[in-house]
Amino acid sequence: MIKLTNVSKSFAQFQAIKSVSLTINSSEIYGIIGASGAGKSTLLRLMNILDTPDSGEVEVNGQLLTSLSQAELRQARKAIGMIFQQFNLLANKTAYQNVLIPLQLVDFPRHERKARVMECLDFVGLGHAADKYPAQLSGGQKQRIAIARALASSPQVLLCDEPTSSLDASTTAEILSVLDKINKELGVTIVIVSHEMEVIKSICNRVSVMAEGEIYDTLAIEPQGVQHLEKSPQSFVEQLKGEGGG
Ligand SMILES: Nc1ncnc2c1ncn2[C@@H]1O[C@H](COP(=O)(O)OP(=O)(O)OP(=O)(O)O)[C@@H](O)[C@H]1O
Repeated sequence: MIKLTNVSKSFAQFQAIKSVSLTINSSEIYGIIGASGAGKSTLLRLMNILDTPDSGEVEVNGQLLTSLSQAELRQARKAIGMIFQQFNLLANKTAYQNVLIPLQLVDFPRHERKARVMECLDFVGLGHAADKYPAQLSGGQKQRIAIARALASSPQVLLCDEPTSSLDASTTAEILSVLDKINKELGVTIVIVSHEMEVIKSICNRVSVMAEGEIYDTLAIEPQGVQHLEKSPQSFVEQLKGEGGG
């Protein structure tokens, strides 16, 4: 589904990615973990050519992205959704309008747009928030809107760059559940970059560990499942008492 062959990327004199090769299979949830600066985000951005590799090949869904013209690349990117740590929603657009944008860009049939937007918002459990602006939503809700937007054009791959790193533990669990559902129910291949071990262990079935621009190791793991945390005030009090040894 995603195949990188000897891909390298430098920023000025600094080689951020050093001849990396990897294959991600269809319908996997694939994790990329490593210390800050290891090159995780850069590697992810090479998968949809948001960063252009200096050398090597990037193939997604049978298409060699590194050999496409700009117009062909725009077309190929319809099959690749992406979400970010900071959500990247347009602040002056409602949730509905944010999800509508990719449908306008891909010339989705006009009379089907409304139903598609609502289908995506309902899928992430936020149909009722269609008219809200990002500033009126919590971090977890903003990320779910961003996921709905990424899903709108029915991608085959969803690239997730630190999708839960701005969120608390309980909201992280909600987002991981949504990502797992996208994989299981829609068959979307998911790649998650994270520095959080718990995130990677919960839903990924294969993981690459990165260090200094290279893949240090790749392991198959059994996903442990999403740990849903209590977020009632009483549970916070109890955890504080427990951890205080009282
Ligand atoms: N656009 C850029 N210009 C210059 N240097 C960059 C750029 N993007 C990344 N880098 C450098 O490349 C290296 C890898 O960055 P990258 O963001 O991929 O690491 P990371 O593993 O995702 O780390 P973090 O978790 O801190 O984001 C870093 O040293 C970073 O400073």
